[in-house]
Amino acid sequence: MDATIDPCEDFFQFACGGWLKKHVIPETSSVYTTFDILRDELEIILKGVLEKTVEGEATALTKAKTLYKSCINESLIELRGGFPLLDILPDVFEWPMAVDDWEISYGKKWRLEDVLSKLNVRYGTEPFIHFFVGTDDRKSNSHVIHVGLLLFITVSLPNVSFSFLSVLSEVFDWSYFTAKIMDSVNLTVTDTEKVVNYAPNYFRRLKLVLARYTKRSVCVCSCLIACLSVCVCAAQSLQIYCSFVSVRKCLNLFPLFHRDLQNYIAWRFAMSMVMGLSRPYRDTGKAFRKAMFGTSSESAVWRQCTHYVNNNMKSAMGRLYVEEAFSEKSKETMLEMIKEIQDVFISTLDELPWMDAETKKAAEEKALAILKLIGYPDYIMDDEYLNDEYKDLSFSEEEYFENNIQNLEHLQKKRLKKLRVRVNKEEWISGAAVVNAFYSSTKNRIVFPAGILRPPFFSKGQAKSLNYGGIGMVIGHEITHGFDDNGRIYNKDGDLQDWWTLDSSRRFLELSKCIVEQYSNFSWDLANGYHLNGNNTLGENIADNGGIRQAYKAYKNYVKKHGEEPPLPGIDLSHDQIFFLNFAQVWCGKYRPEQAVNSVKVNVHSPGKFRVLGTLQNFPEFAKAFNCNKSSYMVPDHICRVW
Ligand SMILES: O=C(O)CCC(=O)N[C@@H](CC(=O)O)Cc1ccc(-c2cccc(Cl)c2)cc1
Ligand SMILES: [Zn+2]
Repeated sequence: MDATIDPCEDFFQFACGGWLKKHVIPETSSVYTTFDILRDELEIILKGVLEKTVEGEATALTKAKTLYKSCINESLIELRGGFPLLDILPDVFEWPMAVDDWEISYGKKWRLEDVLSKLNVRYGTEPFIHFFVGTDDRKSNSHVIHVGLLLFITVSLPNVSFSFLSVLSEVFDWSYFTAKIMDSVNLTVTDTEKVVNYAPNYFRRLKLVLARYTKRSVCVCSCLIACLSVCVCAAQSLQIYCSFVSVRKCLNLFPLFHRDLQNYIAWRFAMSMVMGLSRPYRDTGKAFRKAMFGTSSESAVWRQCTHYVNNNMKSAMGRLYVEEAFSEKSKETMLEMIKEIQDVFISTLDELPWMDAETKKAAEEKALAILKLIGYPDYIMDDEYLNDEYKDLSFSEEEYFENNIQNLEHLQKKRLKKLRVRVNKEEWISGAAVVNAFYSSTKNRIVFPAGILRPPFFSKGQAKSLNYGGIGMVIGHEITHGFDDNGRIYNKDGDLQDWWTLDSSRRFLELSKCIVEQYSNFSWDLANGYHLNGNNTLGENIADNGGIRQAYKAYKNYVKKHGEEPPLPGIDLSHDQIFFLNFAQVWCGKYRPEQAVNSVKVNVHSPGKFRVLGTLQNFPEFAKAFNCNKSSYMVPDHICRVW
């Protein structure tokens, strides 16, 4: 911290000033916060367990270690160059600009539906169309096919059946495409199959694009030549202006060919696969990464590989991590804290003047119904179960690229198979070796993986003011997600169903607007002065603002029940102040300008600094704890509050 800064003028600088002076962003990172340091420390633990040979361990664990070895086998990966990718390009209709006779050998039988379905199932790559099986927002115990784009989701639309999926019709055969994908997992789909379209506007525009691409054929070329010659002779006889228009019109008619689409598709496929190839191939993305994130070098290979194995074998890595670094006792303490904070959320409902009794009752029922997952799922401790999850995978230490292909197909098929299976509300979506926490609206569930149950968030041995300002805040944040602008439209069972009275809904939207404006007013010097996007970050800001209030109240309740804690040595701050200090220091960190610009555009979370400032400005208990007077920056004239 930097005690020379007035906490009432800039609490982020007060809490993090010392940290900022002592840390430099590594060349391999685009952002570097306490959060990222926790993730780096976790990866070191994973490296340690992956390098250990253990006789007689479950085969799943050995497979994880084999996969890791194949990934760090740099000399062999360098030796193989780009061949692993070149060898599979024919399987995805090749790369037209890289072969001479594409029209003859591929163009004739090429169909967009064939190449997109193949890329989806075999390689988990989805240019143009994101097609996936997910929980049905309206019937959260069932799965349903969704189509859309990865960035924006419009949940409110009704499910339609395929035959009515008007988007892309004429230029794209949905039934054929879907049948090809679902056939890969032996599932049949008819035209009456339900589908959720998450991006109607996108598909409307995509249709216009695809409509312009035709098969290259002799007749098209001759018409093109004819058209151009008309333009030329017209040009000779008429004014330049007229000829310009006619040539432009002509060029607009200029037919685009399937090969152009395939070039784009092959490029996107290659982009997603080069990280498994030798350095010259990986370096093709260097300039792009520099421009987007500001990083000038890749992370160490062992880091990339622990990250890769952890993402692709969540259960096996969760097992290795939990055995190495998680203490069971944390579970019961967490359960107590969650119960306390849940009770605070419910008792706080009475304070809210803007919500009517009927809606408060429904909110209470939803809060009480929240499912809690802490640490890790028990099934990963069972060798039999664990081995079964990976039974179809067999890795080789010499074939990292092929191992990855296996993982891509295995993961995609595992998800597609769920279409006819009920949603398992007990199944963990996140791994245990993850420094994060989650709320699921269709499961009405909060999840705290083992990876986040460590200092500064949590430790059995550390002061309660640190635990409540750390993990207590995260617990409140996750609970409040069930009541943010998106979570609130799901009922206690996780179904999309409006349980609000019109009046309370209106009041909620009014109060949310205050938060939108408050965070939109923040301009971020690191991002060339860009303002935050108060709409994209609204859900996270509502969750942060609810979380801080609930966590602090829970801490005060704790003190009321068990008495003040003994002061911490060497810090002349009260525990109330320490609560806020630990809360803020979670977000001590630095961003590269490129990443700052990128995150303002796409991150649903506000930058750490504004998460701290925004929440504390809205929370008078903070001003009280630091005796701030009215005119200080941390005490605005008007505060925003929803929960
Ligand atoms: O992945 C990232 O970089 C975002 C991390 C991220 O926010 N994860 C959240 C996952 C989610 O949104 O439910 C979980 C979470 C983590 C930290 C805090 C927190 C702690 C202290 C002070 C403040 Cl203002 C916020 C609140 C929630
Ligand atoms: Zn959140």
